[in-house]
Amino acid sequence: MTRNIVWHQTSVKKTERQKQLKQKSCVLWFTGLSGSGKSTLANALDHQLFKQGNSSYVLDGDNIRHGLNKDLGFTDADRNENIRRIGEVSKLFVDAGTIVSTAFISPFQKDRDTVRALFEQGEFIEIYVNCSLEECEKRDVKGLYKKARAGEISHFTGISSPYEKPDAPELVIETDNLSVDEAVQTILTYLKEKQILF
Ligand SMILES: Nc1ncnc2c1ncn2[C@@H]1O[C@H](COP(=O)(O)OS(=O)(=O)O)[C@@H](OP(=O)(O)O)[C@H]1O
Ligand SMILES: Nc1ncnc2c1ncn2[C@@H]1O[C@H](COP(=O)(O)OP(=O)(O)O)[C@@H](O)[C@H]1O
Repeated sequence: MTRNIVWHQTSVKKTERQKQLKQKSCVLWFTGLSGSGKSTLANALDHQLFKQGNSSYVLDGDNIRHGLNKDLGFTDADRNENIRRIGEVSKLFVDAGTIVSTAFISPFQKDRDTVRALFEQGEFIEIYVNCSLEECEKRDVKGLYKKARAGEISHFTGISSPYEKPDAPELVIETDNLSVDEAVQTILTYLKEKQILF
């Protein structure tokens, strides 16, 4: 409901913030199965950007579900709402001039496309963290796959809930084959090519 609500123009523009921060802002939208490497890569990249003096921040599924989205579970409808909210929060970060990395499974193409539509051309960078279910299950970082196989967790992505691979991601990172450092370099190169970093 947006009745009786009028948009208030801010006096400092996004472009002015970007100029002060000496970078373009964007969202790096990491998507992939649980255990594929989203958090690891988002954090490694954030660390590198921080060291370089860039303004960067990570929004991570597990953490956001402790606070902002603690009312949401893992039904399709709850995942839709989870991603919708994170899309809106990411937009605020981008408006603030920051490079924001999000680490959410975000299993549905439609939800990712809806978030993409919130942004200007080039601001939404979808990164498919591609790792086989077999390898994710072998890693089983949090023991959740074991529980899902035992029927102790319902709607588990890849087991009892779908994961739709991105149709046309800006980047694909194969964490089966690439080291964390190589992946970070690949993303940094992309950001330089697109003149987000200079
Ligand atoms: N049913 C089920 N399915 C998938 N994942 C589950 C589930 N239950 C709990 N978890 C843990 O929650 C993390 C995924 O949360 P997300 O917010 O990224 O999910 S989603 O984007 O809304 O699909 C996910 O974190 P990651 O492993 O970092 O992806 C899991 O640790
Ligand atoms: N190339 C790689 N990139 C990212 N993670 C990797 C890679 N190789 C192995 N891993 C390991 O895989 C696990 C990925 O876990 P995590 O980052 O929490 O995944 P997700 O956030 O997608 O659930 C970590 O234990 C990490 O050390």
